[in-house]
Amino acid sequence: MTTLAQSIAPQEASLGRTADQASSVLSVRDVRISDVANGREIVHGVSFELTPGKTVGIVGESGSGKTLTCRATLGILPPHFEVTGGTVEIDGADITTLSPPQWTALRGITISAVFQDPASYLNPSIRVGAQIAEVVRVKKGLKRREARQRAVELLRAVHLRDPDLVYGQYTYELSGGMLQRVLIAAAIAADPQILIADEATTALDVTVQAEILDLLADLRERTGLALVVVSHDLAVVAQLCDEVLVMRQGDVVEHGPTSSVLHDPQHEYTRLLIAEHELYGLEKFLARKEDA
Ligand SMILES: Nc1ncnc2c1ncn2[C@@H]1O[C@H](COP(=O)(O)OP(=O)(O)OP(=O)(O)O)[C@@H](O)[C@H]1O
Repeated sequence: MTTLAQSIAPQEASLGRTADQASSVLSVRDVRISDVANGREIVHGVSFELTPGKTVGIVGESGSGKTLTCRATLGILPPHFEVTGGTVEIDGADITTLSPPQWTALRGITISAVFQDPASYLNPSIRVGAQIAEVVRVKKGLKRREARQRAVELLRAVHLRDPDLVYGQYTYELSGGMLQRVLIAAAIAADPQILIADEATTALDVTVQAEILDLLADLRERTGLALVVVSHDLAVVAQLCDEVLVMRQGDVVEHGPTSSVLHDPQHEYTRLLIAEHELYGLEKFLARKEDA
């Protein structure tokens, strides 16, 4: 079976991108985000660097600014919200200098995202495969027939059984896990360098969640895809991330390699998060890491 990763690999190679290349594809430096309607700063300085094949996790309580940080890097902040400090560079370009057409060109091709609730990002009246084919057609300039073929390959690559059948189905015919795979297929359809997964597996049951996380890890390893993973679930971060930022009320209270942050948390809030997560299997993961 050809995987998406295998089918992407030659194109990656032609771009000269490899998993161990060290230059940043996403550089977030002291980013501050404010609600300009009331002048309130909500995110008080977030910094991280993302290189090909690397995964940065962002954890923290609800409302701590994780999603706003992601949306700032995608140039899709809600109305009234603005980046009021710091810089975001995508593939070397400062995003404040990008015109709307430049943003359109960048989205999907360089940076892409998957959020929770996949159904709300797919059109219920268009077959899911056709929606992916459309992304391929517009972003990669493929002809209709080639775009269809590529969409089927993508559906196969995200481990959907019988991709030809799924291609012709509508959202209501698919389960949550299948829809999330379809959305991931659409998000990676134009071979982005960066994928932001914001609570992408939160709504899924544990088994499906594990499969989706494996899929992301597989893509990363094979293609050098760089990932930002937002999750309230430390076990997800432990499984996938090289580095983790812990956010609380708009501040990054701790940032470091995942194993140090989880084994030797320096901030009281991180210790609290870990204590809460022990119930959900994090202890098992930490024990496995120590055995290795
Ligand atoms: N569209 C919006 N309109 C008004 N306020 C918003 C909007 N989006 C976010 N906020 C506010 O900004 C703050 C940070 O929100 P954000 O969504 O980034 O948090 P989060 O850490 O992702 O939380 P969650 O885990 O619940 O998604 C919150 O106080 C939230 O109320």
